[in-house]
Amino acid sequence: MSQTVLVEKNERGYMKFILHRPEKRNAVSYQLMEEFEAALDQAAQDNDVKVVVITGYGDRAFCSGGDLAEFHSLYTEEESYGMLSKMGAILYKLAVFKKPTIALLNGSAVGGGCEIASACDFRLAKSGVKLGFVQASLGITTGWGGASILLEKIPYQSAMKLLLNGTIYTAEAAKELGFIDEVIQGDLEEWERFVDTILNREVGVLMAYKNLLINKWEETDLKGRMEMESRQCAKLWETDAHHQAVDSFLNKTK
Ligand SMILES: CCC(=O)SCCNC(=O)CCNC(=O)[C@H](O)C(C)(C)COP(=O)(O)OP(=O)(O)OC[C@H]1O[C@@H](n2cnc3c(N)ncnc32)[C@H](O)[C@@H]1OP(=O)(O)O
Repeated sequence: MSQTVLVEKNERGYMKFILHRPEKRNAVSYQLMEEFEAALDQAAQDNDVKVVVITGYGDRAFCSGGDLAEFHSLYTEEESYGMLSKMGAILYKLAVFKKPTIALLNGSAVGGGCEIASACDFRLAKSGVKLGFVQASLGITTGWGGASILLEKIPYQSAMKLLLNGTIYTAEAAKELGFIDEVIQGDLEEWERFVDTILNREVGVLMAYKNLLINKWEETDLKGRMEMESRQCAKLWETDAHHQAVDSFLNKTK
């Protein structure tokens, strides 16, 4: 079985996780969850790593969310809650990761792909990339805690617009809403400029600032709110509206 998360360590002081399921537009499977969590643990333990960067393999997708085919067999609230809370716990771990994190949107970021991006401290996107919290159009909500995290990061009206509409935005439009921090024109490798100064700082300084956020989120029980979000999503997961929406994606004719 091929690796679904490639890990690359850069001598400048960052570690890149590359979501690697191009034939599924880098959708999140159970295997990817396991490898993603292991990569986070590896980065946490490596004292040379100052920043973690998450991106997708290829130029089509950052991440297309949960693997709709693999998770389609989850039918009831309890079955889906197991999967949702598992990835939710990993996204909490990412949100409270002790060093700065960056989502580098090389291609489409849809559904859970936007939840992963939300859990990072910064979101950079290649010009023209399409992204959206499409869960509402599938009869569910974000289920990995992404809305609770998003509400911590961008203005309430922008977050509600992205979540309630459930539609696709360009990177440029998402920047207007505050979801994207920087749109990269031309070569995607230009993203490195964004972290040039941060990489020159002492890791202790980076971790101290991150700790301020983590303390706040612990005090305001972000973890509990994310678990509640998974529970709410699981209730909607078992509705006909959701199963029909997934059926029509999986059976769409090309
Ligand atoms: C856990 C809750 C959630 O995450 S809910 C949100 C789930 N995700 C989605 O609804 C997104 C579904 N995917 C898409 O909208 C498109 O594939 C996007 C990402 C925009 C990419 O479009 P495009 O580059 O044209 O590729 P495509 O649609 O032809 O797909 C190529 C092959 O990949 C597959 N794929 C794509 N996304 C998923 C997914 N999330 N789960 C499982 N499979 C996925 C497609 O079915 C397609 O497969 P095939 O080549 O037809 O066999």
